[in-house]
Amino acid sequence: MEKRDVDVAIIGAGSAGMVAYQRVRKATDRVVMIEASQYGTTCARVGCMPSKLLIAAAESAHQMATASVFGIKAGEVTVDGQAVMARIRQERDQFVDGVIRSVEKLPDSHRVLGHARFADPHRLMIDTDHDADLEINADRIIIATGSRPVVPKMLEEARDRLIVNDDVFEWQTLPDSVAVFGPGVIGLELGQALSRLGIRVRMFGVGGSVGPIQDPKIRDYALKTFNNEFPLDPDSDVKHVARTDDGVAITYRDSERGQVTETFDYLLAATGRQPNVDGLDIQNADIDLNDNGVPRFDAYTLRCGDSHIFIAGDANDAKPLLHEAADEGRIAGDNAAAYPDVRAGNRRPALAIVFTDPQIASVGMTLQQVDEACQGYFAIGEVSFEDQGRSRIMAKNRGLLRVYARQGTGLFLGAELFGPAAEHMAHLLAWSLQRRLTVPEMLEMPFYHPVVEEGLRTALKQLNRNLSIGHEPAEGCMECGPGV
Ligand SMILES: Cc1cc2nc3c(=O)[nH]c(=O)nc-3n(C[C@H](O)[C@H](O)[C@H](O)COP(=O)(O)OP(=O)(O)OC[C@H]3O[C@@H](n4cnc5c(N)ncnc54)[C@H](O)[C@@H]3O)c2cc1C
Ligand SMILES: NC(=O)c1ccc[n+]([C@@H]2O[C@H](COP(=O)([O-])OP(=O)(O)OC[C@H]3O[C@@H](n4cnc5c(N)ncnc54)[C@H](O)[C@@H]3O)[C@@H](O)[C@H]2O)c1
Repeated sequence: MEKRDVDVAIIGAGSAGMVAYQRVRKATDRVVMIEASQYGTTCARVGCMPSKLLIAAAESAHQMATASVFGIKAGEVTVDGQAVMARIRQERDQFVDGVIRSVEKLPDSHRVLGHARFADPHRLMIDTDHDADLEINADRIIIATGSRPVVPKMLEEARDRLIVNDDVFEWQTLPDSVAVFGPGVIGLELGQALSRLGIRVRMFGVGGSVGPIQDPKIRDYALKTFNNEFPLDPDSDVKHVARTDDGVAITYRDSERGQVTETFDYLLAATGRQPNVDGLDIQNADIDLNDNGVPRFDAYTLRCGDSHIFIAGDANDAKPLLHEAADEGRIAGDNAAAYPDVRAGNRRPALAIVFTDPQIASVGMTLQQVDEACQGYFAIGEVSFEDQGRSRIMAKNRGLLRVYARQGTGLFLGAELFGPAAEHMAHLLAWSLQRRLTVPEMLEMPFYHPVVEEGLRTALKQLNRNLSIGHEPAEGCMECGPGV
């Protein structure tokens, strides 16, 4: 067996691992990045990018199908499933190739293909797919092994028709019907897109949640809106799942029809993801684990206890988002490089966007966190997009936005949005939060006319009124123009 000594070993060449590598590389040449599967990252291969490509195709079909609202008739809209999937894969492959090209530029000695396991806190055993297994002795180690889908036992009855997100992007054409389990982020994004591409979709949830939405008012609005497009039961009662000659038969209770059995071509499990720490022989790393077997770590340093081991990205089960994986890779990389001089890195306010239509976004604290942090002394401002000028112009006038701030100081704390241009407004709000702006300070910013952000201003004005800060503003907005 070959043996190597390095300063830093990084397990996983995903988004977090690659950023960590770049940072460590600045400090030492004695670094190795170990990848168990393929280069290219989850984000580019089966995550952010192909899902957004599918959504882009669906948006195009939806715009054509609904253009008559503007008096424009496009004729019957047909979806060429093969062409849709071909474009998705072609564009996806470009993104993946871009990542692979950057990995290939790394020195050969810095990258190893093989599955890493801890033999002891400093020693990693690498099972490569050829005979030459490898032992790496590392002074410091970064775990950046990502996550994978969790599939509840019952859904396994769908057998060869059980799929996860990865499989969708390998389809050569579109099927006729898909049952989506899990109205979380992945389920909503993929499920709505498939529905808009003409696929019969039914969505099954448990416990009542809709995506990551925490504000009950916004959740109820979103649930109603999605149900206008495809059936979504967020607290379904599924009795049975079976593979039949025709596909997957799902027996469930319907509030109006009683017990129903409906058959679908596929069952898409979007029921959450689990961190890839179970295949690491993590018990040999001599670090504390939580009840789920995930290492305990400091969110600011990414360090596991007082050890020489750091954990970044989806692997730590904290904020499974691309920009967080990149931030965590940077902090873990810097700290592994400078160890034992470990420093708190810059963590940004929470920001999450779901690319449904309308989009869902959350910024900063949730309503429940605000309530807890302020012990009840907070105010809410809200706006409906149903009468918002720019939203009406675009026939995108659906949705609700709620903003939260602390009583007394007027400090902006968080927001949840379900509406048009949520991806952009969420950024403005996250930037305001990072700058620690108060609601009156946010209202001093310019707002153009007519834009969707005028809706945000309406919500902020209501919030300002509810905070009772400064002089009483006039109702409405004479100087703002119509439809704000
Ligand atoms: C369908 C979908 C859509 C998404 N859309 C978005 C989005 O729009 N925006 C957003 O911000 N986020 C999105 N995400 C989340 C985002 O993709 C992840 O948060 C991010 O890719 C995580 O990066 P990572 O580096 O932690 O993991 P990964 O990129 O998965 O990298 C981990 C790597 O570690 C390797 N590995 C695992 N175990 C071992 C081992 N024992 N030894 C060696 N190597 C190992 C794996 O093979 C993998 O290559 C989406 C995710 C999915 C699934
Ligand atoms: N736009 C984005 O940023 C984006 C897109 C996709 C994924 N992601 C990331 O990936 C993570 C994982 O996404 P996800 O959708 O897999 O997880 P999730 O936690 O968002 O959703 C899982 C859903 O499955 C439901 N569920 C669990 N067991 C079930 C069962 N037996 N039957 C029916 N429903 C069941 C849960 O109640 C939940 O609604 C997200 O938290 C997010 O961080 C981000």
